[in-house]
Amino acid sequence: MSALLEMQGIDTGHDRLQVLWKTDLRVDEGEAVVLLGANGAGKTTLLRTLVGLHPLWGGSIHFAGEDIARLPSARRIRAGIAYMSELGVFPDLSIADNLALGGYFLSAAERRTQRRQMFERFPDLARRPRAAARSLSGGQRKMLGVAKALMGRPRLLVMDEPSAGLSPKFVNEVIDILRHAGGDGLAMLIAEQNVRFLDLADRGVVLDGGRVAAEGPVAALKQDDAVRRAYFGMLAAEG
Ligand SMILES: Nc1ncnc2c1ncn2[C@@H]1O[C@H](COP(=O)(O)OP(=O)(O)OP(=O)(O)O)[C@@H](O)[C@H]1O
Repeated sequence: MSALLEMQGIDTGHDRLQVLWKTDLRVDEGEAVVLLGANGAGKTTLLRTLVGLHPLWGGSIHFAGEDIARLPSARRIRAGIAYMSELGVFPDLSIADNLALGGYFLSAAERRTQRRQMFERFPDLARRPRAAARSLSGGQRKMLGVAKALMGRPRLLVMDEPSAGLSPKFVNEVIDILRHAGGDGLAMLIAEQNVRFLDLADRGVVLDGGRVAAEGPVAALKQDDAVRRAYFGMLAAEG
């Protein structure tokens, strides 16, 4: 398989505090990778560095063979990387306007086509397109976030903690949404603390203190003692 995204030797941090230390991350075409890590491990910093919202101190970032490390965020989005932050949507804007923002760089005709497709794919969003996003349930709001991110037909969907703020019922709903968001060769990179998201993944990467502590196919990761101690105890406790 060929690499869609290759981040190599990433160094960065906040002010003088170094957060990521020579971190490598690869996502292949159509592959779903879950980035696991405790609070403060550096997941958000890594994702924001990837999409150009955080400065890169050292290392390289290639997407679809192109060096994107110096490109502004807008160019990275156009190149095919969609980013869904923890917030995901603008709560005060309508469902339709949130979708329009996700496809702001498309022509008006393309935007209409894409919006129609999103409404077909996520019928819950089509019922009241003029309603404010805040009127949606937690799960539906994440659904809107995913639809907004998919508006621009990305090749890689990058998500920061899609489970944030959701009750377990909605977490299952979001996992279901993401399971169906794949296909058409879409690759996903999902930062999470909730190991349930590994069910979606082809591969997991564990970040600890800004360094990759373990990585591999999900089945193999589940056998890794340190990973089991750190994460799967939590799963058992959750039931
Ligand atoms: N704006 C900031 N200014 C200074 N330090 C920051 C800032 N944002 C994050 N940090 C620090 O950088 C480190 C990594 O944070 P980061 O948010 O990337 O981790 P994370 O794995 O995404 O954790 P979380 O799940 O809590 O968001 C932490 O030590 C954090 O305190």
